[in-house]
Amino acid sequence: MADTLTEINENTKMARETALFGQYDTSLVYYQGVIQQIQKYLSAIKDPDRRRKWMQARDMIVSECDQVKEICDTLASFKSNPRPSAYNSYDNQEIGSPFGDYARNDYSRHEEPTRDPDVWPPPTPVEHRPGPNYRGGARQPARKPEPARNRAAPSRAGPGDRRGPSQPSGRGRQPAPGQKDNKKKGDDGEKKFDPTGYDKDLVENLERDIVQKNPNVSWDSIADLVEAKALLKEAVILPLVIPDFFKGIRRPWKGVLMVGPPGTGKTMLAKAVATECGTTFFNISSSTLTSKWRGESEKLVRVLFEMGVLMVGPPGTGKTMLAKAVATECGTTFFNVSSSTLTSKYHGESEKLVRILFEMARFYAPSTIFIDEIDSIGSKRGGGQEHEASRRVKSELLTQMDGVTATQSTDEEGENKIVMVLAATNFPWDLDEALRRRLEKRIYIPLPTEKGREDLLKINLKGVELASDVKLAEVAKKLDGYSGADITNVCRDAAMMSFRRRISGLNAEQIRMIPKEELELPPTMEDFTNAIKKVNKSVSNDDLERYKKWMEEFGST
Ligand SMILES: Nc1ncnc2c1ncn2[C@@H]1O[C@H](COP(=O)(O)OP(=O)(O)OP(=O)(O)O)[C@@H](O)[C@H]1O
Repeated sequence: MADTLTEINENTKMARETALFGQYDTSLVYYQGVIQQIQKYLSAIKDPDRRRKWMQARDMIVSECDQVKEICDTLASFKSNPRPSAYNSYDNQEIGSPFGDYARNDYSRHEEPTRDPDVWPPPTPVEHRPGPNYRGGARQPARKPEPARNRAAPSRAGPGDRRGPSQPSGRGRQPAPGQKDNKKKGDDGEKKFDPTGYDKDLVENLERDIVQKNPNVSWDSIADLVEAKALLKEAVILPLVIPDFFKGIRRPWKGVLMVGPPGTGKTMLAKAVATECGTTFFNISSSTLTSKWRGESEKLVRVLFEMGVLMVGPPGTGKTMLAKAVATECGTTFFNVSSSTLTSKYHGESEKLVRILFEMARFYAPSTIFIDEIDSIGSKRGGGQEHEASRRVKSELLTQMDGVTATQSTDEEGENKIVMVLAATNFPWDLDEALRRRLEKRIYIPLPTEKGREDLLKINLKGVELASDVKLAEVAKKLDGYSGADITNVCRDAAMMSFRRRISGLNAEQIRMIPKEELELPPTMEDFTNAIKKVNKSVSNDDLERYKKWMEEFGST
């Protein structure tokens, strides 16, 4: 444990130091390593308060990492095309791939992966989408071309992506009945929430940090999990695409719970769902709803439910990725409400924020809300230690879950106001019974199969030159029992071996002087073997047994 903390500490130091010295790609590798280490550390912490604090620390590091990524994206766009046009990057390259982060020095040059037609049929072009209410295309964020943060999101021009520089965004809905018309056109002609009457800075911050983030995760970037993808398609995506079919006995599920060991792709799946659906996506971790938000949390929950879709599920298995992939695929506005956004930046402004979020959510509906780590907000009620505010949040959550079906209605303009709930948890046995009942669909997100592990290796090592003796099929065999996140760690570690040897004992300034070729020696089979020895499995057999038992009793796929 002490070793892990020392490593987290040292890697954080290196991440910051290398960023300060302009070694952004190296810094990114360190940041990603720290995030994974914290994530792993988190899965071993049982005490909820301690877990919450570490979640906040992780969110802070993620936000720093995002800033470095932005710089990398901007630099990459300069390199790939000298013309300072934001749209060049849309046309020519994919920026912001979640896997690009791990492919050192190549994070901005991936090809668009091909979609597996067995898993996911090619989407109908937006103009032929069935149902009158699907607005994926109309809502395409011809997001502000600048700054880089906003450019990164829509750059994946996949088959389901209907964004484009020439395609104006259609955040052009009319307000819901009785709703204030908050629309106004931004500089780029895009419909924008009008902050008149609100705290302008707060609205702008929310637009920047929450509304205009696109998860940008495609299904193809998620290895394995074929069944989970198909189930999510049926449970979450199809009701949005053909709402008329999903009525009466076929009404959409109130909520979908992804259950599974940490690091298996649950979050990724959630992001993929959000990407696919074209709904506004709110990515909210349960720690957002607790801690400093005590007292305000239940209001926030109410607001979020009115705004969109909630995904609930376990850690490390791809929930966030799923959510992002859905949002990316559908080209919807992605509301990313991270804990750090709400706790640090807007601390003290909670009430105003809730009010504004509420208005914005209605404005941008339909929306997707992904609640990660639902267990920390939705754990069993009535314990002696339970905080009054937590109890109220939970009650509000239950009430809102009941209201989900009622929200599947059309407004006066015939627009469908579908609310989907998507959640994830690593601790399903801690979930409140009433909440579990409301999360009608409960999907298990398993550890990867041997084939899945090989795919994961390929995804993670995309753009990384390997030594000729490296046989990924053999590496995959040795990784039995490893989660997707563990495999990412092994790849990073193997890819860093020669680099570490080279920089050992040098300070940041000396490192900066090393020629690039010397830093980029291809990892060998021995590097992989050593990395596997170093990186332990994060999921024990006992844990797996516990998930199996829980799914046998409560699973619903
Ligand atoms: N099926 C997968 N395909 C590709 N990458 C994966 C997959 N599963 C896990 N990963 C890797 O592991 C990382 C963690 O995945 P993700 O956050 O989606 O897991 P999770 O189940 O949501 O975990 P947690 O509950 O801890 O948040 C991803 O960023 C990715 O690098």
